Amino acid sequence: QTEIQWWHSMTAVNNEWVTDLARQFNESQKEYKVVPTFKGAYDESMTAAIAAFRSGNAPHILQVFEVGTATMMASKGATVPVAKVMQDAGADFDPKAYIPAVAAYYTAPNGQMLSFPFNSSTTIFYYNKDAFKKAGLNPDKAPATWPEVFEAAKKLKASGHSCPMTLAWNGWTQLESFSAWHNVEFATEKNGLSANGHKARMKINSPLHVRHIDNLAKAAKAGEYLYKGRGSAAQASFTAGECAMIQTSSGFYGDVAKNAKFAYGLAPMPYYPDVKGAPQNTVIGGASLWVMAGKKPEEYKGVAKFFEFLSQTKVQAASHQRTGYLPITMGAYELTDKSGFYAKHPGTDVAVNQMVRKVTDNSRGIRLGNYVQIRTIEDEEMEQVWAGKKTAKEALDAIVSRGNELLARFERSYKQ
Ligand SMILES: O=P(O)(O)OC[C@H](O)CO
Repeated sequence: QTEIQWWHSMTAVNNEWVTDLARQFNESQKEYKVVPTFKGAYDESMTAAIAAFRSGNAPHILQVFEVGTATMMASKGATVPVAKVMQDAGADFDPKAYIPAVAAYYTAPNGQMLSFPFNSSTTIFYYNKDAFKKAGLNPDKAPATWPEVFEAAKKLKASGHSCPMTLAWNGWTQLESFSAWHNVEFATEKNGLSANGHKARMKINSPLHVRHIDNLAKAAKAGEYLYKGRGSAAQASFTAGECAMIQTSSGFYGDVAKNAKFAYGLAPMPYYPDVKGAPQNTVIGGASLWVMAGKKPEEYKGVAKFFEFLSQTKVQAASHQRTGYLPITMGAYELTDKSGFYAKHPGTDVAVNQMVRKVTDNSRGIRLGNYVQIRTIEDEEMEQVWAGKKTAKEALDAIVSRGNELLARFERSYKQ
C-alpha cells in the first residue's frame, strides 16, 4: 500500500470531517492510504511544510489557507500544479465544474489550476436568537446594516449581556471581506489578482475603512464589541453563549450546529447603507490543497485518486452540509438544494448567495504576496486600536506602510 501524507489545520468538528473523508477513501480502494495529520493552525502548518520541504520531508498534500495562496503560487519548484497531477494520472477532473469565484482564485494567469479547491468559505454573520429575545430585539430579523448592528449591541449590553458582539479573523472579516462587500479597493492590481498581481500595494486606509474601524473602536470602548484574539479564537465565545453576535467563516456552521445550546440565526454580513454599490459580494476564505514536489510517480497517482474521490458531487454536497464550507461546484449546490437542506436549515444558503453575484475588480478576491505576515501586521495594529492605544487612522496607515514594505519585498523576489 502506498501512503499519502496529508497535513491539515482542521480542529474539532472539522477535524472529524477530514478524518472521515480519509477513512472513506481508504475503505473505497486498497492501493493507497491517505494519512491525515493535524499540523497546527493554518499559518503554523504552512511554516512547518516549508521547513519540511527544505529538508526533504514535506507531506504529499498540504492544506493552505487562502492567505498563503500567492506565496505558494510564487514558490515554483516546491509544488506541482494540481492540473498536472490530474492530467499525468489520466484522472477524471474538470476545473470548469467549480464555481468560477473558487476556480479563478486558485488558477494561474495562464489558466492552469494550481491547487485543489477544498474548504472554501466566506464570511457570514451569526447571532444568538435567545439573547436577542431577552434584549427585546426581534430574533427572526438579523440586523442588516452596521448602524443596526451597533444599535443591537447597545440593546444587548443594556439587557445585561456581557459580550454583545465579537469578531473572528479581524483582517479577513473587517478589512478584506468588508472592502469587497462595499465594493471598495483593498489593494491595487485588482487586489493582487491581475497579471501584475505581484506589483500590488495596499489601499485600506480610505475614509470608509477609517470610519468603520473607528466605529468598532467606539464599540470596544463601550464594551459592546469584545476582542477575543486572533484567527478563529473568538468562535468559542459564541458557541458557549458568551458573545451574542459574531462575524466569521461559514465553515463555523458545523461547530455551531453541533455545540450551540441556544437558538441561533445565520445572516448576511452587515453593510453601510449610504455606500453606493453595497452590498456587493464577499470574498472566499478557507483553504485549498497543494501537492508538494519531489514525490514518487506512484504517490502522485494516489493523490490524483484521492482528489477524484473528493471531486464527486455527493462527497462535496455532504461536506458542504456538514461543515458550512461552500458547495464548491454548481453540482453540489444543486444537489443540496434539491435535497431540501436549505429549506430545512434556514440561513445555510447565506454564504452561497453572498458569493454568486456578478463580481467587480474590487470584489473578485484578494491574493497578495507575503500576506501571511501582513495578516499578522493587521492583527497587531488593530489590537492597538481595540486597546485604545492608536486611532483607527494611525493603525490603518501603519498597516498600509508596513504591509507595502512586505509587498515591495515580494515584488523584488518575484520570478515570472
Ligand atoms: O475558517 P476558515 O477555514 O474558513 O478560514 C478563515 C480564513 O479564510 C482564514 O484566512
